[in-house]
Amino acid sequence: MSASLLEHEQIAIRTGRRSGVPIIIAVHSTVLGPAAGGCRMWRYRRWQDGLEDVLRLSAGMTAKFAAAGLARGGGKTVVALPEEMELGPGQRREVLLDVADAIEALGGIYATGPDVGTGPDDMALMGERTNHVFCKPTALGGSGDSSPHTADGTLAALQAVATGLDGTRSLRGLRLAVVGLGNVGARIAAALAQEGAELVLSDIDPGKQALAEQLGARWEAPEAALTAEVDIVVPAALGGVLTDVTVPALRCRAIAGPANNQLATPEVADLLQARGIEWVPDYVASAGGVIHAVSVELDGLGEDDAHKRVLGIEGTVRDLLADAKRRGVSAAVAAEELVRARLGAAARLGGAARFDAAAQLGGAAPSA
Ligand SMILES: NC(=O)c1ccc[n+]([C@@H]2O[C@H](COP(=O)([O-])OP(=O)(O)OC[C@H]3O[C@@H](n4cnc5c(N)ncnc54)[C@H](O)[C@@H]3O)[C@@H](O)[C@H]2O)c1
Repeated sequence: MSASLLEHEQIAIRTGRRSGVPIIIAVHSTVLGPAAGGCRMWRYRRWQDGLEDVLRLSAGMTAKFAAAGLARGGGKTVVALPEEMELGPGQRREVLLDVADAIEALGGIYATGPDVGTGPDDMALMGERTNHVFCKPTALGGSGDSSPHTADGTLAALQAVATGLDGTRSLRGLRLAVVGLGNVGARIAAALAQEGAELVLSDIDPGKQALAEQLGARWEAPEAALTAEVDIVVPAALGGVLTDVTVPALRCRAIAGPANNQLATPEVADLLQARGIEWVPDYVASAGGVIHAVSVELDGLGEDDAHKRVLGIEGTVRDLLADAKRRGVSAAVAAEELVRARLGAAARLGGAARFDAAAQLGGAAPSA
């Protein structure tokens, strides 16, 4: 993400009244609509390291929603736990209530959901103090686990990639390597097998080999799967897998997957472009989960309409790849320009016109 996208509308830094821990909420942009983004609870050597994280992550949420064409802005929360701190259940509750109060104090310009270190049950607890939370458990009327929707969105992105490669959205007969078979990756692998794709599967957990056998897929070690001779690699584990060391060794035609922050540095997008490998920015391919949760819980859409929005990722990716190809730029550049254009157009409109434009994009209208 370029530095100019890292400018924020509001940053709230609080010491929790009950817990005493630093809570940082960054509202990056409400230009397209009220901001949304998860709550990360993580240990940091210094709370300022958490500040750095929240600034980058909240800008990423703006890009995610803008690229998806949703009328939402980007925000994020980081609870910066001291490294030595072990949270007991009582203290954890105090932290979450403090976070909820801090969100409520922002008056509805930002809503939060789960991220690393928090889950649906935590959102339910925070819901005692604020309505501005999403991904509560389904038993409590929330949208629950986001992984199936993230998987659906990634599959939609893969269909668009297939169209770009061979002119057909069918994945039948295509060779794909899925690296990481967790909540999202295992679902993607199962769906791809059902579509008739030829699969290479991989995980650092050897226990996942059983899934490969069940799906009739070839099992490989993670490094071998990443560099396998396939049509598309699907990174579905941790970030940072595409580096100046791994990219020269790749033997695929395209890469699209749900793993966050796949590029070790932004320059790696140029390396991929130079090698003629299509790369779908992760914030576009992985947006299905948050699109679904926000649509159902914050925008009040029914399941069918929320699902349609998730599947809209196919059109977004297809248009991005076509635009990038036409102009001879990487999809990373094309996506960032799309984000800037949508934010710029909405900012110029202002007032009632902005309301209409946001409604056309889909989702809640901006509150300004
Ligand atoms: N769950 C969601 O809705 C969602 C939404 C957006 C983005 N993502 C991103 O997608 C990725 C996967 O999410 P998830 O929910 O499936 O996580 P998960 O923790 O359920 O699964 C991750 C899997 O990757 C494996 N793994 C870890 N390191 C690996 C390595 N070096 N090589 C191969 N496998 C490795 C783990 O053993 C595990 O099976 C993450 O990067 C996550 O941030 C998830």
